[in-house]
Amino acid sequence: MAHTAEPIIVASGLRAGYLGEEVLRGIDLTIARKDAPVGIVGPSGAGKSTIVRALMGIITPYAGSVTFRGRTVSKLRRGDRKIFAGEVRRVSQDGVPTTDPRLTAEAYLKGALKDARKAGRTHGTTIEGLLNFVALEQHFIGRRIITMSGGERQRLALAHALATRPDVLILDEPLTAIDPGLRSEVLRRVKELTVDLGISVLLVSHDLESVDRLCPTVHALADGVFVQSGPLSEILAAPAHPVVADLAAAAPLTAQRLR
Ligand SMILES: Nc1ncnc2c1ncn2[C@@H]1O[C@H](COP(=O)(O)OP(=O)(O)OP(=O)(O)O)[C@@H](O)[C@H]1O
Repeated sequence: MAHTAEPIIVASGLRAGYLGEEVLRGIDLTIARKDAPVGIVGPSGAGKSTIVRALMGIITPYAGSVTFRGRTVSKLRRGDRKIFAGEVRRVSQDGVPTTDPRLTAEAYLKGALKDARKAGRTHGTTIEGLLNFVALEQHFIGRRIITMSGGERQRLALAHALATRPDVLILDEPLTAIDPGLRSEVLRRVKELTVDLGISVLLVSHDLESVDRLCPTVHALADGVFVQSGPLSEILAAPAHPVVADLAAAAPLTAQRLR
Protein backbone atom coordinates (compact mmCIF):
# COMPACT_ATOMS: atom_id res chain seq x y z
CA MET A 1 0.00 0.00 0.00
CA ALA A 2 1.31 3.48 -0.82
CA HIS A 3 1.44 5.78 2.18
CA THR A 4 1.06 9.46 1.63
CA ALA A 5 0.14 10.10 5.26
CA GLU A 6 2.63 10.39 8.08
CA PRO A 7 3.73 6.91 9.24
CA ILE A 8 3.14 6.22 12.92
CA ILE A 9 4.36 2.64 13.30
CA VAL A 10 6.72 1.01 10.83
CA ALA A 11 7.88 -2.61 10.97
CA SER A 12 10.69 -3.28 8.58
CA GLY A 13 12.23 -6.69 7.92
CA LEU A 14 10.91 -7.67 11.35
CA ARG A 15 12.23 -10.96 12.72
CA ALA A 16 11.15 -11.89 16.22
CA GLY A 17 10.11 -14.82 18.39
CA TYR A 18 10.68 -16.40 21.76
CA LEU A 19 13.79 -17.77 23.49
CA GLY A 20 15.81 -17.37 20.31
CA GLU A 21 13.27 -19.36 18.26
CA GLU A 22 12.23 -17.26 15.27
CA VAL A 23 8.46 -16.93 14.67
CA LEU A 24 8.36 -13.85 12.41
CA ARG A 25 10.63 -14.14 9.40
CA GLY A 26 10.68 -10.70 7.77
CA ILE A 27 7.50 -8.66 8.24
CA ASP A 28 7.06 -5.25 6.61
CA LEU A 29 4.08 -3.25 7.80
CA THR A 30 3.32 0.45 8.01
CA ILE A 31 0.47 2.01 9.96
CA ALA A 32 0.07 5.61 8.94
CA ARG A 33 -2.18 8.38 10.23
CA LYS A 34 -5.76 8.01 9.08
CA ASP A 35 -5.06 4.79 7.21
CA ALA A 36 -8.03 2.63 6.30
CA PRO A 37 -8.26 -0.45 8.58
CA VAL A 38 -5.82 -3.26 7.80
CA GLY A 39 -6.45 -6.90 8.69
CA ILE A 40 -4.14 -9.82 9.40
CA VAL A 41 -5.52 -13.34 9.01
CA GLY A 42 -3.79 -16.66 9.30
CA PRO A 43 -3.99 -20.02 11.01
CA SER A 44 -3.34 -20.62 14.68
CA GLY A 45 0.36 -20.34 15.46
CA ALA A 46 1.21 -18.36 12.30
CA GLY A 47 2.51 -15.49 14.42
CA LYS A 48 -0.37 -12.98 14.42
CA SER A 49 -0.17 -12.12 18.13
CA THR A 50 3.63 -12.11 17.91
CA ILE A 51 3.38 -9.30 15.34
CA VAL A 52 1.17 -7.37 17.76
CA ARG A 53 3.60 -7.95 20.64
CA ALA A 54 6.50 -6.71 18.52
CA LEU A 55 4.55 -3.63 17.36
CA MET A 56 3.74 -2.82 21.00
CA GLY A 57 7.37 -3.24 22.08
CA ILE A 58 6.52 -6.19 24.34
CA ILE A 59 9.10 -8.33 22.56
CA THR A 60 12.30 -7.06 20.95
CA PRO A 61 13.12 -7.92 17.33
CA TYR A 62 16.02 -10.28 16.60
CA ALA A 63 16.55 -8.39 13.36
CA GLY A 64 14.86 -5.61 11.42
CA SER A 65 13.03 -2.90 13.33
CA VAL A 66 9.79 -1.54 14.70
CA THR A 67 9.64 2.22 15.01
CA PHE A 68 7.14 4.67 16.45
CA ARG A 69 7.42 8.05 14.81
CA GLY A 70 10.94 7.15 13.76
CA ARG A 71 12.13 5.86 17.18
CA THR A 72 12.77 2.22 18.03
CA VAL A 73 9.72 1.02 19.99
CA SER A 74 11.58 -1.31 22.34
CA LYS A 75 13.93 1.53 23.35
CA LEU A 76 11.46 4.36 23.87
CA ARG A 77 12.40 6.63 26.75
CA ARG A 78 9.88 7.46 29.43
CA GLY A 79 8.45 10.59 27.75
CA ASP A 80 8.07 8.94 24.35
CA ARG A 81 6.65 5.79 25.97
CA LYS A 82 3.90 7.90 27.51
CA ILE A 83 3.10 9.44 24.13
CA PHE A 84 3.13 5.95 22.59
CA ALA A 85 0.79 4.66 25.32
CA GLY A 86 -1.78 7.35 24.50
CA GLU A 87 -1.45 7.23 20.73
CA VAL A 88 -1.28 3.48 20.24
CA ARG A 89 -3.74 1.26 22.09
CA ARG A 90 -4.12 -2.49 21.98
CA VAL A 91 -7.15 -4.60 22.82
CA SER A 92 -6.48 -8.31 23.11
CA GLN A 93 -8.81 -11.25 23.48
CA ASP A 94 -8.13 -11.40 27.22
CA GLY A 95 -10.13 -8.22 27.70
CA VAL A 96 -9.40 -6.21 30.81
CA PRO A 97 -5.99 -6.92 32.30
CA THR A 98 -6.95 -6.57 35.95
CA THR A 99 -6.11 -8.55 39.02
CA ASP A 100 -7.77 -6.08 41.39
CA PRO A 101 -11.06 -7.71 42.44
CA ARG A 102 -12.50 -4.42 43.73
CA LEU A 103 -12.04 -2.45 40.53
CA THR A 104 -15.32 -1.25 39.02
CA ALA A 105 -15.95 -0.39 35.37
CA GLU A 106 -16.34 3.23 36.43
CA ALA A 107 -12.96 3.37 38.21
CA TYR A 108 -11.28 1.61 35.31
CA LEU A 109 -12.62 4.03 32.71
CA LYS A 110 -12.07 7.04 34.98
CA GLY A 111 -8.38 6.08 35.15
CA ALA A 112 -8.20 5.93 31.37
CA LEU A 113 -9.84 9.34 30.96
CA LYS A 114 -7.45 10.78 33.55
CA ASP A 115 -4.46 9.31 31.69
CA ALA A 116 -5.83 10.81 28.47
CA ARG A 117 -6.05 14.25 30.07
CA LYS A 118 -2.52 13.93 31.50
CA ALA A 119 -1.23 13.03 28.06
CA GLY A 120 -2.89 16.17 26.67
CA ARG A 121 -5.45 14.13 24.75
CA THR A 122 -8.46 15.95 26.14
CA HIS A 123 -11.86 15.57 24.55
CA GLY A 124 -15.47 15.57 25.65
CA THR A 125 -15.80 11.80 26.08
CA THR A 126 -17.58 10.64 29.24
CA ILE A 127 -17.76 7.25 30.96
CA GLU A 128 -21.41 7.02 29.91
CA GLY A 129 -20.46 7.78 26.31
CA LEU A 130 -17.75 5.12 26.29
CA LEU A 131 -20.08 2.44 27.72
CA ASN A 132 -22.74 3.41 25.25
CA PHE A 133 -20.33 3.15 22.36
CA VAL A 134 -19.46 -0.46 23.17
CA ALA A 135 -23.12 -1.35 23.79
CA LEU A 136 -22.75 -1.84 27.55
CA GLU A 137 -25.80 -0.63 29.45
CA GLN A 138 -25.36 2.19 31.96
CA HIS A 139 -25.89 -0.10 34.96
CA PHE A 140 -22.42 -1.55 34.26
CA ILE A 141 -20.90 1.67 35.66
CA GLY A 142 -20.84 0.38 39.23
CA ARG A 143 -20.13 -3.27 38.36
CA ARG A 144 -16.95 -4.89 39.60
CA ILE A 145 -14.97 -6.12 36.62
CA ILE A 146 -14.50 -9.61 38.08
CA THR A 147 -18.27 -10.09 37.96
CA MET A 148 -18.45 -9.32 34.23
CA SER A 149 -18.59 -11.97 31.49
CA GLY A 150 -15.78 -12.48 28.97
CA GLY A 151 -17.67 -10.58 26.25
CA GLU A 152 -18.53 -7.72 28.61
CA ARG A 153 -14.87 -7.45 29.63
CA GLN A 154 -13.79 -7.38 26.00
CA ARG A 155 -16.16 -4.50 25.31
CA LEU A 156 -14.97 -2.69 28.44
CA ALA A 157 -11.36 -3.11 27.27
CA LEU A 158 -12.33 -1.53 23.94
CA ALA A 159 -14.00 1.37 25.76
CA HIS A 160 -10.82 1.82 27.84
CA ALA A 161 -8.65 1.87 24.71
CA LEU A 162 -10.90 4.45 23.08
CA ALA A 163 -10.74 6.76 26.12
CA THR A 164 -7.44 8.21 24.92
CA ARG A 165 -8.79 8.74 21.37
CA PRO A 166 -5.77 6.85 20.03
CA ASP A 167 -4.38 7.44 16.56
CA VAL A 168 -3.76 3.70 16.22
CA LEU A 169 -5.96 0.92 17.58
CA ILE A 170 -4.52 -2.58 17.46
CA LEU A 171 -7.23 -5.18 17.88
CA ASP A 172 -5.97 -8.73 18.53
CA GLU A 173 -9.02 -11.01 18.44
CA PRO A 174 -10.85 -8.33 20.42
CA LEU A 175 -14.44 -9.56 20.27
CA THR A 176 -14.17 -13.35 20.27
CA ALA A 177 -16.36 -13.78 23.35
CA ILE A 178 -19.24 -11.73 21.94
CA ASP A 179 -22.08 -13.27 20.00
CA PRO A 180 -22.05 -12.59 16.24
CA GLY A 181 -24.93 -10.08 16.14
CA LEU A 182 -23.45 -7.83 18.78
CA ARG A 183 -19.95 -8.33 17.34
CA SER A 184 -21.00 -6.97 13.98
CA GLU A 185 -22.73 -4.01 15.64
CA VAL A 186 -19.59 -3.12 17.64
CA LEU A 187 -17.47 -3.53 14.50
CA ARG A 188 -19.84 -1.24 12.60
CA ARG A 189 -19.31 1.41 15.28
CA VAL A 190 -15.53 0.94 15.19
CA LYS A 191 -15.66 1.36 11.43
CA GLU A 192 -17.54 4.65 11.84
CA LEU A 193 -14.87 5.79 14.29
CA THR A 194 -12.10 5.13 11.82
CA VAL A 195 -13.84 7.49 9.43
CA ASP A 196 -15.10 10.11 11.89
CA LEU A 197 -11.98 10.36 14.07
CA GLY A 198 -9.36 9.05 11.64
CA ILE A 199 -8.26 6.22 13.94
CA SER A 200 -6.04 3.73 12.07
CA VAL A 201 -7.05 0.17 12.98
CA LEU A 202 -5.05 -3.04 12.69
CA LEU A 203 -7.37 -6.02 13.20
CA VAL A 204 -5.90 -9.46 13.84
CA SER A 205 -8.51 -12.19 13.71
CA HIS A 206 -9.48 -15.73 12.81
CA ASP A 207 -12.92 -14.44 12.00
CA LEU A 208 -12.93 -13.72 8.27
CA GLU A 209 -16.40 -12.12 8.46
CA SER A 210 -15.18 -9.51 10.96
CA VAL A 211 -12.02 -8.82 8.99
CA ASP A 212 -13.97 -8.42 5.78
CA ARG A 213 -16.51 -6.15 7.43
CA LEU A 214 -13.85 -3.75 8.68
CA CYS A 215 -10.74 -4.00 6.51
CA PRO A 216 -10.38 -3.12 2.83
CA THR A 217 -6.82 -4.48 2.89
CA VAL A 218 -5.80 -7.79 4.43
CA HIS A 219 -2.49 -9.62 4.84
CA ALA A 220 -2.51 -13.41 5.01
CA LEU A 221 0.18 -14.68 7.37
CA ALA A 222 1.69 -18.15 7.12
CA ASP A 223 4.61 -19.36 9.15
CA GLY A 224 5.79 -15.85 10.02
CA VAL A 225 5.59 -14.20 6.58
CA PHE A 226 2.87 -12.37 4.66
CA VAL A 227 2.12 -14.68 1.76
CA GLN A 228 -0.67 -12.70 0.13
CA SER A 229 -2.12 -9.20 0.52
CA GLY A 230 -5.13 -7.35 -0.88
CA PRO A 231 -8.91 -7.24 -0.42
CA LEU A 232 -10.06 -10.42 1.38
CA SER A 233 -12.46 -11.29 -1.45
CA GLU A 234 -9.59 -11.30 -3.96
CA ILE A 235 -7.31 -13.29 -1.69
CA LEU A 236 -9.90 -15.98 -1.04
CA ALA A 237 -10.96 -16.14 -4.69
CA ALA A 238 -7.42 -16.82 -5.90
CA PRO A 239 -5.31 -18.31 -3.11
CA ALA A 240 -1.61 -18.03 -3.89
CA HIS A 241 -0.51 -20.19 -0.95
CA PRO A 242 -1.80 -23.46 0.53
CA VAL A 243 -2.51 -21.75 3.86
CA VAL A 244 -4.80 -19.25 2.12
CA ALA A 245 -6.54 -22.09 0.29
CA ASP A 246 -7.09 -23.73 3.70
CA LEU A 247 -8.55 -20.51 5.10
CA ALA A 248 -10.99 -20.32 2.19
CA ALA A 249 -11.89 -24.01 2.57
CA ALA A 250 -12.45 -23.61 6.33
CA ALA A 251 -14.92 -20.76 5.80
CA PRO A 252 -16.69 -21.79 2.57
CA LEU A 253 -19.77 -19.60 3.10
CA THR A 254 -17.68 -16.49 3.70
CA ALA A 255 -15.47 -17.28 0.72
CA GLN A 256 -18.55 -17.84 -1.47
CA ARG A 257 -20.26 -14.65 -0.31
CA LEU A 258 -17.12 -12.60 -0.96
CA ARG A 259 -16.70 -13.89 -4.47
N1 LIG B 1 5.42 -16.65 25.23
C1 LIG B 1 5.77 -17.57 24.33
N2 LIG B 1 6.84 -18.37 24.51
C2 LIG B 1 7.21 -19.29 23.61
N3 LIG B 1 6.55 -19.49 22.43
C3 LIG B 1 5.49 -18.72 22.19
C4 LIG B 1 5.03 -17.73 23.12
N4 LIG B 1 3.93 -17.14 22.60
C5 LIG B 1 3.71 -17.74 21.40
N5 LIG B 1 4.64 -18.67 21.15
C6 LIG B 1 4.73 -19.52 19.94
O1 LIG B 1 4.90 -18.66 18.82
C7 LIG B 1 4.16 -19.14 17.71
C8 LIG B 1 3.24 -18.04 17.20
O2 LIG B 1 2.32 -17.72 18.24
P1 LIG B 1 1.24 -16.56 18.07
O3 LIG B 1 0.54 -16.44 19.38
O4 LIG B 1 1.88 -15.35 17.53
O5 LIG B 1 0.30 -17.20 16.95
P2 LIG B 1 -1.13 -16.71 16.44
O6 LIG B 1 -1.06 -16.68 14.96
O7 LIG B 1 -1.52 -15.45 17.13
O8 LIG B 1 -2.02 -17.93 16.92
P3 LIG B 1 -3.53 -17.97 17.48
O9 LIG B 1 -4.40 -17.65 16.30
O10 LIG B 1 -3.69 -19.38 17.93
O11 LIG B 1 -3.66 -16.97 18.59
C9 LIG B 1 3.42 -20.37 18.19
O12 LIG B 1 4.16 -21.51 17.77
C10 LIG B 1 3.44 -20.24 19.69
O13 LIG B 1 3.46 -21.52 20.31
